[in-house]
Amino acid sequence: MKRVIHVVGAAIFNEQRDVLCALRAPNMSLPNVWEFPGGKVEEGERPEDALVREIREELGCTISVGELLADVFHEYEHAIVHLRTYEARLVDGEPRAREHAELRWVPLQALRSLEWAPADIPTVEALLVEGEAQKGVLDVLMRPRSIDD
Ligand SMILES: Nc1nc2c([nH]c(=O)n2[C@H]2C[C@H](O)[C@@H](COP(=O)(O)OP(=O)(O)OP(=O)(O)O)O2)c(=O)[nH]1
Repeated sequence: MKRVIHVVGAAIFNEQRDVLCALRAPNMSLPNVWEFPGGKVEEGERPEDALVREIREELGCTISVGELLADVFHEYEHAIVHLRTYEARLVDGEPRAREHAELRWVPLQALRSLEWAPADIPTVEALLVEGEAQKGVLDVLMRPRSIDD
């Protein structure tokens, strides 16, 4: 049986609803693919606390962790990754790539154009579905109203 690695990722949104995407460096495992920044959950650690810790270590900033967006098990060659991705916001500092090759704010509609770590694909799809739902709500709110609406 392959071992299961518990990993948390953060979909950090800015005011324009762009998402912060991180490119894994050539020297990392799973090199040169995009991911949501985060990392492994330690024994006995709450996933939300692990995420705040990992983002401080990797990006040098502080986030607040919101709702769980996706909960995915993906079987890689080396292990099974249990990846939980949470919505998050910056509360202090600016993200800097301390370990990644690049950080990029990406509009939701452009997410599919990046080459993602395989475990992240269902998460990207979940984000797009949520983005569409929010757009639907906005369309209704912004629709011009007639007097008898
Ligand atoms: N942080 C993060 N990891 C992901 C994502 N998708 C995905 O498959 N992974 C994988 C890559 C790694 O195998 C594992 C996370 O471990 P990690 O971020 O601590 O990175 P690492 O493998 O470089 O760490 P290490 O083995 O050198 O200790 O989960 C994702 O969106 N975010």
